[in-house]
Amino acid sequence: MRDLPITYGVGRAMPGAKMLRQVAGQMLASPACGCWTSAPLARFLATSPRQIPADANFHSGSFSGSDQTRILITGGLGQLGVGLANFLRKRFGKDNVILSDIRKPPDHIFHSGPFIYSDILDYKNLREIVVNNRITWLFHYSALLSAVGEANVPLARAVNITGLHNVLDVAAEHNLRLFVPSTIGAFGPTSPRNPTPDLCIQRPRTIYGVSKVHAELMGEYYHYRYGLDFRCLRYPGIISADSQPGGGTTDYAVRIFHDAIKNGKFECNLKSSTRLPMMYIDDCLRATLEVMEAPAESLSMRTYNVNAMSFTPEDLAQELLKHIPEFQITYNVDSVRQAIADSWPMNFDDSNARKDWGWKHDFDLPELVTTMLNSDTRVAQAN
Ligand SMILES: NC(=O)c1ccc[n+]([C@@H]2O[C@H](COP(=O)([O-])OP(=O)(O)OC[C@H]3O[C@@H](n4cnc5c(N)ncnc54)[C@H](O)[C@@H]3O)[C@@H](O)[C@H]2O)c1
Ligand SMILES: C[C@@H](O)[C@H](N)C(=O)O
Repeated sequence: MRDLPITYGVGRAMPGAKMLRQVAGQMLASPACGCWTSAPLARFLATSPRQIPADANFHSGSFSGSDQTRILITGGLGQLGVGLANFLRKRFGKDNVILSDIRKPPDHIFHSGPFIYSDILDYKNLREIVVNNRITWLFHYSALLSAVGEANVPLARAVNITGLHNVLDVAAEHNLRLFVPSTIGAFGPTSPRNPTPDLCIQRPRTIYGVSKVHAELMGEYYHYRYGLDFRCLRYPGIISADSQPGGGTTDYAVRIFHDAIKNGKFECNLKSSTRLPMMYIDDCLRATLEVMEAPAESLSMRTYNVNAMSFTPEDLAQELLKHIPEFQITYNVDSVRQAIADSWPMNFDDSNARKDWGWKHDFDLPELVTTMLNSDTRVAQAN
């Protein structure tokens, strides 16, 4: 799948030198706030396959006639999306949060609030949904995670990179506040791993990581270049009771609970000593809403590390043994996942999030294990 070339005027390719001169002119004329005006952007993108009229103001979507926050979640049927929808519906009202995916929702999700088909690779479909539903905030959760991404690189590239381009353009055109999650996987073997700060070398070696660094940079570029209200958190591995992980490297930390409750034993696909940053889903969803509601002036950056705890499979097994004395863990290492985990942060430095917008996690390892085991009905149902 390829992006169409950017064109200028009606269906006419903008010569490279002319385009560069125009962009350079806009840069020189930009205000000191570092946030460039939107009108030149309209001209620039008017030319894009997105079919924006040449004289349109890029932020024309802002006259929706209502201050009501109207939310779209893409890729909402994965591990995190349904929980996010439930969480946001408590805050903004059931009908103001639309869950979307390319998969068919189970009955209980379909009946719990608005659900719509949306393929992020279909730009016109995405735009139609945003316009018809007067969307103001977009949470972009569609992705192929680290392990499944390595198994299907062309699809991961399409969904994680081309899909992101569609989302960025629709968000910029319609003045949306846009949340895109990044990940510990956006770092690589040459990054400092213990701890990993917000700003350091990022040379990931998975298509997932590469696409997430691209998302961080493109989102920040759209923010500084076009004024897009882009907000991004780098999540650690997320642990949830009532939803299954979608094919990542940290999946073991969810599956261990399911297997411990069902069978009293677990075969782990990472080495016992593999330390990774992790977070319980309630903390993850709260961090996501908090950064979206943070006043713009409190955000010194647009992409933040967030963290809660850091543990190895052995640490987690020891904590489980306190509750299930007969629990047994064995190891059968998956070389692909192990190589990925060995290149990721062991501890995550999230001091900027804590300083700028007051991030504070609630769940450490003991609370995580107690809460997951107390949710055993939900864990069993998710099997
Ligand atoms: N779960 C974690 O531990 C974790 C950690 C860090 C970051 N994240 C990020 O959070 C987001 C959500 O993660 P998740 O665990 O729920 O992922 P997931 O893999 O469980 O779900 C992703 C969803 O995207 C959908 N999707 C795939 N192709 C699509 C397309 N063309 N159009 C629309 N939807 C499509 C899938 O159907 C799936 O439901 C992702 O961006 C992920 O990178 C997750
Ligand atoms: C860490 C995160 O991005 C995801 N759970 C993965 O392992 O791929």
